[in-house]
Amino acid sequence: MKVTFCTDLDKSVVVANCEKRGWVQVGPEDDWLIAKKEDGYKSLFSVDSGYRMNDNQIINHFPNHYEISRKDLLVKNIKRYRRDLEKEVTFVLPADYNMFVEEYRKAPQSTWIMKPCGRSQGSGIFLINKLSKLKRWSRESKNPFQPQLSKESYVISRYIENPLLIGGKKFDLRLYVLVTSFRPLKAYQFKHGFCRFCTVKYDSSVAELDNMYVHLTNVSVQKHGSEYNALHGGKMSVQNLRLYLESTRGKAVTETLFDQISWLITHSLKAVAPVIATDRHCFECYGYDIIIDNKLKPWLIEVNASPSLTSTTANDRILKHKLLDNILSIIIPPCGYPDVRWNKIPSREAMRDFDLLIDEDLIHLQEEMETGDKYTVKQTMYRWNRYALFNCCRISCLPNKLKPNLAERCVLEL
Ligand SMILES: Nc1ncnc2c1ncn2[C@@H]1O[C@H](COP(=O)(O)OP(=O)(O)OP(=O)(O)O)[C@@H](O)[C@H]1O
Repeated sequence: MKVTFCTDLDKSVVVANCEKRGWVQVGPEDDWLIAKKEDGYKSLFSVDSGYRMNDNQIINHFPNHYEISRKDLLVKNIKRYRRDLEKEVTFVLPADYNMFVEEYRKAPQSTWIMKPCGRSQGSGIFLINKLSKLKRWSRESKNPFQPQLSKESYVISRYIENPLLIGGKKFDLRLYVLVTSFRPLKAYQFKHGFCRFCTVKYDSSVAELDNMYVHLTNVSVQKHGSEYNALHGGKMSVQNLRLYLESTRGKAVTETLFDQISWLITHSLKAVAPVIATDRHCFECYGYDIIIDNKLKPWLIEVNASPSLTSTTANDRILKHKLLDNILSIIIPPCGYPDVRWNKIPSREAMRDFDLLIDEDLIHLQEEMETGDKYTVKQTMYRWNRYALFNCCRISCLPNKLKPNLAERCVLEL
């Protein structure tokens, strides 16, 4: 069977990885099997378009991935998830200024970070430490606090003022997570990833509040700084971070930190799973941005549905090629071509450098095994043995108490 692919992203990581498998590139009008369509893909899911994907077509987006990748919607979903599960009255997403002020007044010394919901790459972000600064900005900006005059909404998050520093500099982590299904949830975490460093030493003083080279770790911001080093691109591998932490803080706490990160990712996915439109044709790779504070607590900053495949360094290129290669290896069933009737359980070899984060099919199997429901013990053992090949320890070590460390946020309609 000839496998064809269609992409509107003319990147060698995509094209080379597909061609390596003998797949043939086609245009959007032709038949395609795997597509990366940033803008046009939505029409594929619309009822009105009359288009129906067949069993051998798959696409690297879920129809409404914005539920996880839009800053305000991620907050809403995580808060709803925490309320549902913990039954605790948490701070409900306010869409208005007054509720933010109430929150602000509880700790008037703290710093907040303002981010436009619909933008990226550090654009439009600024820090505030005084309500008056926010008021002034509101007055001076074109659209004051009158939602009816403006479409742009902002999230305002409590600023993590005590980030873990290496060499005196702030950094964040970029990790990759592949989701092949939301219901049941099936997700894999890529072993590789990197830290992105600021080029200027961290300084939380008011004088440096507007210095984005101190506070924002985005490469798109840092590469304009005079200290930017194009050779390493201000990046360090996650493996080297692990080694650094093991030697400075110890093995056990480092292990706990990385377990907490996996736990945070898993629960952010569980939070949005009920609202994502499931479609067997879809898979998606997310770029997770995480900040670690100096107490080694991880904080989820943002989830990107189209993480950058641009390479700023040689190591970057290697990592992104491997990422694409390993994603394709997981999503293609053993027969070698896409088939949505497949149970989406890749072999251990096919998982390559991805670790299983969660597979609810496997959890259900485990429950069946424990309760003896539905299957005879023998049948279950047979099925379970097949799946037990996988590294499922992450599932069983997930703590029950749910407190995803999403930087506390309010949404302001401006
Ligand atoms: N709550 C926070 N506390 C401390 N630093 C933060 C916080 N939120 C964001 N940052 C810093 O600001 C940077 C930009 O934030 P964020 O990634 O949310 O915005 P973005 O412009 O959408 O970036 P991207 O292009 O990665 O989507 C982060 O990489 C991080 O360094």
